[in-house]
Amino acid sequence: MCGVVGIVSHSPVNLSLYDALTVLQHRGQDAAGIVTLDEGNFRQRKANGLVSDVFQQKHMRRLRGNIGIGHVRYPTAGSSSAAEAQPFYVNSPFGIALAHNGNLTNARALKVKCDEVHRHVNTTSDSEILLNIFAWQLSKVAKDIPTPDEVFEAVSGVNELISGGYAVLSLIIGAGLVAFRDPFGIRPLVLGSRVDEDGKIEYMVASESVALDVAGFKLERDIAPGEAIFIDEACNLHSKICAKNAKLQPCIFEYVYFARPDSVMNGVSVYASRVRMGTKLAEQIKRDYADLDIDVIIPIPETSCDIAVQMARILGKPYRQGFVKNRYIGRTFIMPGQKQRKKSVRNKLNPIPAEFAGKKVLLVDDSIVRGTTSEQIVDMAHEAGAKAVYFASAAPEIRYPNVYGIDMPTAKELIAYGRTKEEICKKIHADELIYQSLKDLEDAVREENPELKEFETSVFTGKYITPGIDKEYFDYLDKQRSDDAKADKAWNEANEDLEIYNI
Ligand SMILES: O=P(O)(O)OC[C@H]1O[C@H](OP(=O)(O)OP(=O)(O)O)[C@H](O)[C@@H]1O
Ligand SMILES: NC(=O)CC[C@H](N)C(=O)O
Ligand SMILES: [Mg+2]
Repeated sequence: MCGVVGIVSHSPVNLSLYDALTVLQHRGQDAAGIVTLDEGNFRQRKANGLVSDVFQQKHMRRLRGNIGIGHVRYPTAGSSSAAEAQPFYVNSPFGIALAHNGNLTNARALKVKCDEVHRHVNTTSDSEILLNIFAWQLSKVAKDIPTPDEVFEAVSGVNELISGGYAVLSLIIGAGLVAFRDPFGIRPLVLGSRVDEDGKIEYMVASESVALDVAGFKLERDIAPGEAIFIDEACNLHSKICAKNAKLQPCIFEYVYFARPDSVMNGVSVYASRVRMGTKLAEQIKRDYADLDIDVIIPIPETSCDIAVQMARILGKPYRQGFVKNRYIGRTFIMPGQKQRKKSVRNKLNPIPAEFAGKKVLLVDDSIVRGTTSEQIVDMAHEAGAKAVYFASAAPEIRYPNVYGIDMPTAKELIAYGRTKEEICKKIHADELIYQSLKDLEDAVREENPELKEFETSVFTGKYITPGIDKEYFDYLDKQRSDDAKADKAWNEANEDLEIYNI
């Protein structure tokens, strides 16, 4: 799940973009980049690493201009190579830079299309393909610096061709900033504004509202599904729905895990939705597991903390932070390889034995995906002297791959794949395992915004809302992106850094 940010201002944007990327870091830890537009030229810095490592003072000085976009990357396509860090750039037409959160499910067909129309794509990134499709559409409709209508026509053309989940920010030399969201609004994108010292309006677009907060912008609204907005260099905003049959069906996993709790997306506070997940999970325990003898409730930091506090309140049990999190280690789930993920759990979380010794503990996590965390953490609780270890997950069983921007490409890597709840419980060595139902999870999010009728929930149901997600596609994903494939020497050689950074 990458993070994207863009600002159109009357003063330099480099520092605000940097600040915004630091609060979107939880969405991508592999690479970061900023492109600004300075008097008709792009300025760029991008590299592998965390935001604080990628941008040094000399880079910040280089990033001049009052308009720019930024990206933090968590790869879901292609490789982790520095050449696939974003934003991407093409020089024709006009000069376009683009940053993308999401995943294109018809990238193979789009690559063939690019070849046909003689647009060269140099990496294995789906985002570079998206940029070239956008550039191609723009070249068809705009013979000179594009007007807002021409930009919207190009985005409509893109929406006709591409499939998957996407929230996109793009800079066009001489024109301004374009932002668009996929027709289901699977990936999040919000718009904010602020008034500068001279009373002039400025705009910011970002994956999450927390980025607006830190840069001093006020959340205006979500970009609608299928909507494109165009902000010219003078800060005039234009918008249009550019997709047929657009309908909001946002990814529910944003609320479960990805987004920061202090963000508001699709009219729902992520924090409040997690508290409600805690309420519903606790009510299920009261109802269906009345005999469960719980001494203490312990979260698995960090995302599940808000859920566990609420469960403790509803169940009337003490809440204890029984695991100490090493704050210098990032999120485990979004690390690129299973070896690294597995190792990082023990490096990241360490138990306080006094909270476990002789107690029956209920461990709470937001989700169980590969089981990397739960398998080790239950053992750690036992080793610390727990008498019984129960485990509760605020999300239901994850049995199906994600194809819209979360790197779960293959079902067989998921712990719930082909296993019953009892088998999963045994595999993680827990004494009891409780999963939230999908209805309760959906209700927990929906409660704050009844207009939110449906969600993108394919990881729980196996039902995909875009066409072409079939066995052949999953076989392809398995070959390309499974942990086994990525551990293969030939894969790594084929995907090494090309050292062509396209600017
Ligand atoms: O079953 P798994 O494959 O282990 O994935 C699920 C775990 O990964 C995530 O934590 P992560 O460490 O990424 O981030 P957090 O600190 O925000 O909880 C999530 O919160 C679960 O704890
Ligand atoms: N997580 C994402 O949004 C990834 C964006 C894009 N598919 C990439 O791999 O770079
Ligand atoms: Mg976690």
